[in-house]
Amino acid sequence: MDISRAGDGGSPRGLTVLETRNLSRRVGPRLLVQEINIQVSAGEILAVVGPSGAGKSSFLRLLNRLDEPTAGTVLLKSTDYHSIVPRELRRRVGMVMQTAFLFPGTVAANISFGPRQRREAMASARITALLERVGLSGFADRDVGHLSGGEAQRVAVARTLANDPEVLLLDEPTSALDESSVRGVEELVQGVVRERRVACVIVTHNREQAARLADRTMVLKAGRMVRIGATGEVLHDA
Ligand SMILES: Nc1ncnc2c1ncn2[C@@H]1O[C@H](COP(=O)(O)OP(=O)(O)OP(=O)(O)O)[C@@H](O)[C@H]1O
Repeated sequence: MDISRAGDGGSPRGLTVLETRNLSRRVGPRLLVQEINIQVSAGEILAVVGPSGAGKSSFLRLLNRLDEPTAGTVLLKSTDYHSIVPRELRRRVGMVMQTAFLFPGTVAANISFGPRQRREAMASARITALLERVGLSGFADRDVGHLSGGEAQRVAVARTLANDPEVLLLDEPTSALDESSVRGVEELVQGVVRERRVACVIVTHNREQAARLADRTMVLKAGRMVRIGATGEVLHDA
């Protein structure tokens, strides 16, 4: 890695929420993710870009232990995530995938899924407020089977927010949406990251999306970080 161009893996905006230390994953002889060191701070959006097969999704899946690192680790507010029980880790590190993975049933049942699993009641006023925040007022009793792709992604975001996460991971969250829904979901993501001061990491193959959303951008190639810095500079030079 060219250190001068790889630039500042640290976060310029204050409180570090998420930090990776030599984060790596090997599967057999293949190094999918190699010694990644980054920090993401509260209220910051970091985009992860790079060619197909570069390891972007593999990297993201390490951040909430959907996959296990084979070397290195992740710190969540300075605590090694291996010492946090997985259910608590998944509550604190929320993830939204390319297509919303919703359970059959109502929108409200999906949104209250996390709290229910922890045997916490979720007041209907809170569900109403979350739905309002994601632009789905009045959707509580709708069957998720009848939602559009954009509406389903909004429910997925609301379900994650119901857990009060400190980190939001997004894996190509708009790539399955039609053009008319993309901007709305982007604005929603940007709004909640700023309001709630969560640290956000978004994998995207779309440079324009990185430019619209991300404070900093990291470029991955063959599992390695080859560049990180302010989005404008990184995309300009790439
Ligand atoms: N469990 C696995 N075992 C072996 N190889 C894997 C595994 N998961 C992913 N890979 C390989 O690792 C590489 C990185 O995959 P990954 O999906 O992380 O890339 P990506 O940058 O997200 O790609 P894309 O933009 O196409 O989604 C690919 O070559 C993929 O085939």
